[in-house]
Amino acid sequence: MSTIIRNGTIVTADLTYKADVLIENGRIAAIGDNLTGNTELDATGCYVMPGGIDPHTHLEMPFMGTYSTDDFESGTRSALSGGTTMVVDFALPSPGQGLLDALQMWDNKSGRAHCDYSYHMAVTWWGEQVFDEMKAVVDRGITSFKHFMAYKGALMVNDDELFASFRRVGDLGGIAMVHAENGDVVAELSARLLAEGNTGPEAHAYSRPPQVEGEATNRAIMVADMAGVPLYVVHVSCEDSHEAIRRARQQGKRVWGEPLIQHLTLDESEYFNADWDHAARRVMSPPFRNKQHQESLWNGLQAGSLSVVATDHCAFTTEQKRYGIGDFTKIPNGTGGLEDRMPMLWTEGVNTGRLTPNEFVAVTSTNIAKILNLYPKKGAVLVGSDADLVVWDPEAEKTITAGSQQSAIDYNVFEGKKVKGLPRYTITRGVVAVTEGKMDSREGHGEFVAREPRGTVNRALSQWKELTAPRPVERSGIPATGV
Ligand SMILES: NC(=O)NCCC(=O)O
Ligand SMILES: [Zn+2]
Ligand SMILES: [Zn+2]
Repeated sequence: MSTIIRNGTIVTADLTYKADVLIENGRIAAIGDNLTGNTELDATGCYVMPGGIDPHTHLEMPFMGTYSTDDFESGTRSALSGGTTMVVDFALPSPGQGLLDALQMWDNKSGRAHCDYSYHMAVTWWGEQVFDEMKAVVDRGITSFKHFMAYKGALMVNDDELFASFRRVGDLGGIAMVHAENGDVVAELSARLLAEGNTGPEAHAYSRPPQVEGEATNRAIMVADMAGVPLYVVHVSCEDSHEAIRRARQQGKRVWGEPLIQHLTLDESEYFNADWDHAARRVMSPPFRNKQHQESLWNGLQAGSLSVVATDHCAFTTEQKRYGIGDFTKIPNGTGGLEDRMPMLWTEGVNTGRLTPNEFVAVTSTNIAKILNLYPKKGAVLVGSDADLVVWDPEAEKTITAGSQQSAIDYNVFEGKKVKGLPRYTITRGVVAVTEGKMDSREGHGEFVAREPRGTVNRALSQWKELTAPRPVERSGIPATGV
């Protein structure tokens, strides 16, 4: 069984050219002219691009006394609907729970996925068991480890734990990841706001000013540098955090920053809406920021100081959000976006001239494939790559509305936004899952994608750290060790 994508323009992170694509056995078998196959997909007027990779999702995650509502079934269906063909979810041990135990839980859930997926592992506590099991996790092909510097009393790790874990990740050839917010300060500010009668969703934003993010990002960067590990900063929402990442990259540090489509396109005014539900549905950490911070994020994508656009898809229903009526700290943190990331970024990024189509591919797919050592299996249009592709119609339009979304929740934070640029076809390992908005995806089609440790950036960093490691000064007549 073979499929030809005919008459399209291939757009990758570095090239734009006209050619047809032949798909066989789930992979790209040939790229060129005059190819033949059993079935044909017409890509006239469309771009043929690597399917999106969303490296930041929380599907059916136990969090803040409940579970995020989109699971691997509805979450990955949403992904495909919007042109995303792979997600990377966070396996999240509860404090005290073993990493392998958590992994088993995630394996039990992910069998329902409609598209391919991988995991990051969260380090939510520290001890000998965690240290030991990290090796087994890497052997399973999970090479990125997330640390929460916020959520005090729940998921947060302290600096000594951060440093110990970062060193272990570095030794294992993995990547350290951080949710960078100063959890101690957030806890203090939250308690004070509540005591002063600030109980509504807007107080969530007051409790997490940009400084808490800037400080934590800078701290994580410095700790990672001392530990000798590459660092990936998730959900960068503001200039304070972006500035720390920009500076570090200019200093040659191996740091990447990930803004979310929500922070790029929605702002803090959402929290001042008179409707409690409207504001609470948009509560996430870090919160939405003002227009200046948004501009900084767009500039970072253009300049290359920020590398990846993700969603942090963690969707709660209105009913779940209402757990926090009377106390904003109990509103489950998280928003959706899996289905809308690609169309929203194309509309607000490419259609405005802020991003080229090639830059769009880079920040939605290829960059993260390289960072996570998935490239060129994923994130590429090359012979031998998985046929995870999106045939993108730049003229197709729709208005986003919860009524027609794949997500299982009852609202959409992008409700009413008009987008121009949508998938004509989304193809997951050679199988057409979406045709002009019509779903034909299959539960259980998705496969786990294992990743190798010690990618090129790890090897370069290790080499440099070895070369510049502290060494004893040789002094004649004085032994290095005491007598
Ligand atoms: N971001 C958020 O508010 N919820 C999901 C968990 C996290 O990434 O912090
Ligand atoms: Zn986070
Ligand atoms: Zn997250």
